[in-house]
Amino acid sequence: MILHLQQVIDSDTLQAVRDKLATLTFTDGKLTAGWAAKPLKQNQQLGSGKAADAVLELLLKRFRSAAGVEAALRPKQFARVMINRYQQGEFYGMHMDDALMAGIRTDISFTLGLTSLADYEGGALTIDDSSGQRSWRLDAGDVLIYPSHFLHQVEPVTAGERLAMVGWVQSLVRDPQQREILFDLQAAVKAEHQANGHSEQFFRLSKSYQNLLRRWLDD
Ligand SMILES: O=C(O)CCC(=O)C(=O)O
Ligand SMILES: [Fe+2]
Repeated sequence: MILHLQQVIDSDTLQAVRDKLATLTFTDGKLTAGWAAKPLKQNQQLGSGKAADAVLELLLKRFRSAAGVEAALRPKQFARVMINRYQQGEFYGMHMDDALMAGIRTDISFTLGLTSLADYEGGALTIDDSSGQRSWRLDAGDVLIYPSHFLHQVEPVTAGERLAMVGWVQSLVRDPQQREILFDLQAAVKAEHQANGHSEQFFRLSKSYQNLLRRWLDD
């Protein structure tokens, strides 16, 4: 399941984050690339420090409280979260994300766009799912959540700059198909309850959802 959620962060928060980021130092993106991805990675990442941590903490909090996000991720731990920037001509060629980051398995990758579509050109995130490629240009506040097992790239930014928060999650439900079934089933439980309250179908769905979740949760 590749999930494109729109407007998960409000515009005031986005503006405050962009204003803050304009005052902070970015470093070479190659610092966090594995050996194979290093030559393909031409972008920048937010340096470390208190102010940078505060921005990440705020964004992560807002992101995690948005509808659908916890259900899509079922996070056990966040392996890494960072802010990247692509200025004109910068890109990140086709690569695999590391399976292990800081000793944590990466099951899910996400990109949360921080720049309005009107303020950059190019910069599409393209995923190769072996049946072909699909691209997303993210608007400010949009997030793309995808399994970490896909090859993917960020196409060159041809005008303006593209800011994003990117992150990797170890999920409590390791298998992407199982995560998708649980995501759909949970939505069906909620919809049935909204439509018909504690109906017979609600209890059936709810029982299946909870029991599958119990069966599939990591130890
Ligand atoms: O900027 C993005 O959308 C994704 C970047 C990426 O693929 C990575 O940092 O591994
Ligand atoms: Fe990546």
